Amino acid sequence: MKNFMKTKEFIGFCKNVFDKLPVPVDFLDKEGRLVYINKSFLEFLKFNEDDILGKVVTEIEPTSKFLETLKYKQAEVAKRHVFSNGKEAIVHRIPIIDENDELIGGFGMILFDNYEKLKQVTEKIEKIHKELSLYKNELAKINSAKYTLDDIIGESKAIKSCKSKVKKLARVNSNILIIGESGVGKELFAHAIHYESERRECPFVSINCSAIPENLFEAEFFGYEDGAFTGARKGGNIGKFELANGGTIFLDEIGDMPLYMQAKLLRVLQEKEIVRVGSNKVTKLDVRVICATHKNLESLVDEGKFREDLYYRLNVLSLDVPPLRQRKEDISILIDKFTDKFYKDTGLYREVPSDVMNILCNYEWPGNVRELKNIVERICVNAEDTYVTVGDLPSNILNKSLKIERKKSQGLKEIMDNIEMDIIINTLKECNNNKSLAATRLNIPRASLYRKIEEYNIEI
Ligand SMILES: Nc1ncnc2c1ncn2[C@@H]1O[C@H](COP(=O)(O)OP(=O)(O)OP(=O)(O)O)[C@@H](O)[C@H]1O
Repeated sequence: MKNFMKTKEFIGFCKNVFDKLPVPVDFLDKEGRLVYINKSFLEFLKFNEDDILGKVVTEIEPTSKFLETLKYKQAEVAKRHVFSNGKEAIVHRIPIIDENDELIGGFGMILFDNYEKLKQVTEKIEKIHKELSLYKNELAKINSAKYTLDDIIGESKAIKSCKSKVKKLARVNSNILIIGESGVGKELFAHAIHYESERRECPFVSINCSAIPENLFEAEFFGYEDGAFTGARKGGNIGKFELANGGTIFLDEIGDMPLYMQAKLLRVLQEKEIVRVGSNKVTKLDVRVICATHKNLESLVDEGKFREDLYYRLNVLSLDVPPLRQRKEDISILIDKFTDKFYKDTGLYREVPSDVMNILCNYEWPGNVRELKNIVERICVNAEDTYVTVGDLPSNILNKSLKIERKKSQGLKEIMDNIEMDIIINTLKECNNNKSLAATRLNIPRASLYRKIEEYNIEI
């Protein structure tokens, strides 16, 4: 065994295996004498084999550290070495040791024959690494919870009870179904649950199931590999589940998910793993799922449009966000918040006086907080001055409010007056508050119109 390195069999084996290898390789005996060197190494050193075979390595390369490697029987991996021909390289120096821990020789190899090139590659990798962490940070910022419980405005019992339920829901990891009419703040609550949970530092990824074309569902949810389908982005794409890994995924409008996709989602929830389209690599998932819908999922189950098994899996915990008409006391607080926001965004200060506030508080708000937010922004823009007026309100809200008032009023005269006022307000609006034009349209003298405007206290 001791002289194995010098045997014909070993040298023959080396020639067969390493001569064709484009990587510089050599072998030394235990005294550090060169017993084999392949063509690639000779080319690198610019030596003739006959001139160096049998010589001690330091006679060939005075700066070589191989003798120390052999002496201490200690492998040196990926070390930088400057050869006597001036070339810098990254080398391995490995002592070969038998089963009795006896040194029998050494194996040398050049990993990178151009140190400068390696440096450039390393620098490039470092740069890419830095850029990658920058993008990762950006991505994390985009995919993070943007709203906390403090952003959910309202002092009503109903909203307070929802907020305290959020704290309980955040403590556990079970799936949650948030139900409530459109615009009540379901997404806001989903953000707040994530933010209250231990996952707050991890991604929060939101996806609207009603906005995805049916053929792209799988790719959006689970990602895809390069060339997975026609039109697929080069290099593939990460799916929302993978993006949310460690954090929370919010599936909005879950009632709009097609049945075939429901089956796939169910499997992911059961297996807790995904496979990208066009790949067979399995990725383990640790994602909390929060869903929301304004549809009645139980009816959809009855109609065969939503899988019952998926419904039960998603509806482990639930949160019911009440409509605005059931928490009217929140309306004025929300209006104040939205006018404040308008001021911060535009520098225009607006106040909503009590007559306008009354109309807004009595409206039914079918579009809930989203509708309220839009209307407040609209009346703030429409207002000529600090104070918003009844005339700044959209006619549908005004008409509904007048109808409610009319219902409340007692006598025929009041009813007639309300109708008259209603007609005058609408005509004035249609005529851009041009009183002469409005009087002509109503076919009454201008003076009568002025009198009625004063009588009904109509603000122009
Ligand atoms: N309690 C609240 N306080 C402050 N803003 C709110 C509140 N509730 C809702 N909003 C605002 O109303 C708008 C609609 O909210 P959100 O998108 O969360 O409703 P949603 O129930 O998810 O609606 P959809 O069913 O249409 O998806 C958003 O601009 C949100 O910021």
